[in-house]
Amino acid sequence: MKHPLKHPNGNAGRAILALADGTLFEGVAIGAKGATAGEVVFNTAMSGYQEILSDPSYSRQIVTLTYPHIGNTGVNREDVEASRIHAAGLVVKDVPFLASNFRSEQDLQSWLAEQGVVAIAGIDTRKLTRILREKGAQSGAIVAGASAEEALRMAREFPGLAGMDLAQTVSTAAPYEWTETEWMLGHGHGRQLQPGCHVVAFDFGVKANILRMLAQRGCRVTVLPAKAGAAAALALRPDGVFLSNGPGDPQPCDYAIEATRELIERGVPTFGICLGHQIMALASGARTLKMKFGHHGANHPVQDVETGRVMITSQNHGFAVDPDSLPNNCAVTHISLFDGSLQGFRRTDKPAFCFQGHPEASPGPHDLAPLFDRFVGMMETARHG
Ligand SMILES: NC(=O)CC[C@H](N)C(=O)O
Repeated sequence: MKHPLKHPNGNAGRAILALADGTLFEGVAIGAKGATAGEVVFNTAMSGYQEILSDPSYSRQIVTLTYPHIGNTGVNREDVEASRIHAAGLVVKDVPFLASNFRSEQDLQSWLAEQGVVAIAGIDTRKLTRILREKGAQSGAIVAGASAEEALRMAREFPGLAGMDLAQTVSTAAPYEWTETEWMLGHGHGRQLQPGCHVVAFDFGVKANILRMLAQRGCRVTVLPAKAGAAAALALRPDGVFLSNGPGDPQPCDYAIEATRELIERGVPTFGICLGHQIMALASGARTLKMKFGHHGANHPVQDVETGRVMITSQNHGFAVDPDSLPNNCAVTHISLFDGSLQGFRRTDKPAFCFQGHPEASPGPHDLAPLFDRFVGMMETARHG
């Protein structure tokens, strides 16, 4: 197999991607030397590679980007969802010889190498994606500088994400206040924000843009560790509680399910996104299941079943809530128009609702951003009666 791709930083070498089913791909290393294993998934977004790689929800997942040219606009300090790369590895067709953008501070390859992330380029990502679509997301490994046998062994040893509680592994160690509000006051919407609601956000692997969008709506946001519990949240006298996105299987996160159940029962306005949506479902008595290859992209149509409106959304999940398991006090609000899977529900007996996709999506689409306004409205109603 020939690889015309030459890495501009000169650390290119042979790399192998192995899938647990025995499929091997040979390409070139574009990140760190070494080896990595995880669940191999594909994301169809055409932009946002920095946001995807740094999204904590991708912990223990090797991400294949189906858009063929990745890295064109380089990397900057602002477009990240967390302070480091969380994806376990990256698979792309092609990286450019030159990253070019006025905001670019370094190229993708050196960022990957600096963060110790193993990545491979120069493989047929269309073929790989077809395998993942047909057989489902599966365990895999990338090795840079080792043998195919080693890659295959690692791929087969990775146990898969079912049953894995990863939220607590990526959560903040200590509570903190989100402080971009001031930045927003100076440079954001150009309007003075009223002193807003106090949101306590459980960090199961939270993306920066979620906290930013709450702050943009005037909220003061206190972020709590995943295992902080309901009492710690209540002690902060929140106007509302936010349940974040995050990696892994929601089912083993009993600490989060327990806290959510108590907060919702007490009538605290609650909003969940992605893993937070799944946790709200489990706390309400529903079930979650593992999807075949999940939803990972930025153009997924979702219907608001209450208004009939169709919206384009960003998605990143491999588990889903079983709609048949929703109890009577949960009303379906959104469904996926790709496969009819559940995308959102609200509690009919409490001020609580959640969404499976990503209303905070950065770089977009932004069709679902009004869900944040709904949350703020819910908190204001609870405050003023
Ligand atoms: N983005 C997320 O929060 C993902 C939720 C969960 N880890 C899933 O894969 O379904």
